[in-house]
Amino acid sequence: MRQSRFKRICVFCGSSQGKKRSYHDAAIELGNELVARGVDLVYGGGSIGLMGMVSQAVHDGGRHVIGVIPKTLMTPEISGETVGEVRAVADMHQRKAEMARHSDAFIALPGGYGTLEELLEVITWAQLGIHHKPVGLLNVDGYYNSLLTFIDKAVEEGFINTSARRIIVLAPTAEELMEKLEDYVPYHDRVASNLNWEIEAEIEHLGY
Ligand SMILES: CC(C)=CCNc1ncnc2c1ncn2[C@@H]1O[C@H](COP(=O)(O)O)[C@@H](O)[C@H]1O
Repeated sequence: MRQSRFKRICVFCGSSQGKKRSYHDAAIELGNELVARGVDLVYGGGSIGLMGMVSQAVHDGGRHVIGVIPKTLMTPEISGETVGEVRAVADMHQRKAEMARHSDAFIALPGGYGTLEELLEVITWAQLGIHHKPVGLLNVDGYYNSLLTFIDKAVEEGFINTSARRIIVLAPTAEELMEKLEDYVPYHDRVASNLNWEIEAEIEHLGY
């Protein structure tokens, strides 16, 4: 196993565990893969759902965990106990900016609206050239197949360009995904590469 080029990876995943054991197992496998490669974790905090699984696995493996959590969700009844370092933020926007600021790459496990929203934001910002960090999709048991079908339709219908489709790094297992992320080179056409002053302002505002 080679040492990763990434120091910290941000994981978006469900605040629920989902119904299949394979989702639970994938979260733990991803945590163990990060540990094996010497990578620390950034996530949304708390101990609920797959978020708790991946953070516990990384923490148990002796790597550093940063949980970024909005003050409103900080009560244990809502999010449980966060392992590792807790960074309290004002709101969900600041949470995403803080998670992105501390990460060298992003991985989405199965999840719901929150995971989808976070995943699509980092894809959109990569498309705009605001960051050049790899975005990985851990497609456990084909969980994201219908989303990928929709995205391919958007490409066919002319709403996503083929170059931007390549932003998503896809694999069915944590090991394969990490291998692909290590080799990823951002080569999509950046829509806004010539609008630096606007992008700089966005980067400043969102802290990417
Ligand atoms: C009041 C209540 C039950 C709040 C639970 N809601 C949440 N708890 C923890 N993380 C969340 C929540 N909503 C959005 N997130 C963010 O979105 C993902 C989880 O949302 P979801 O379960 O996929 O949609 C995580 O990556 C986390 O950063």
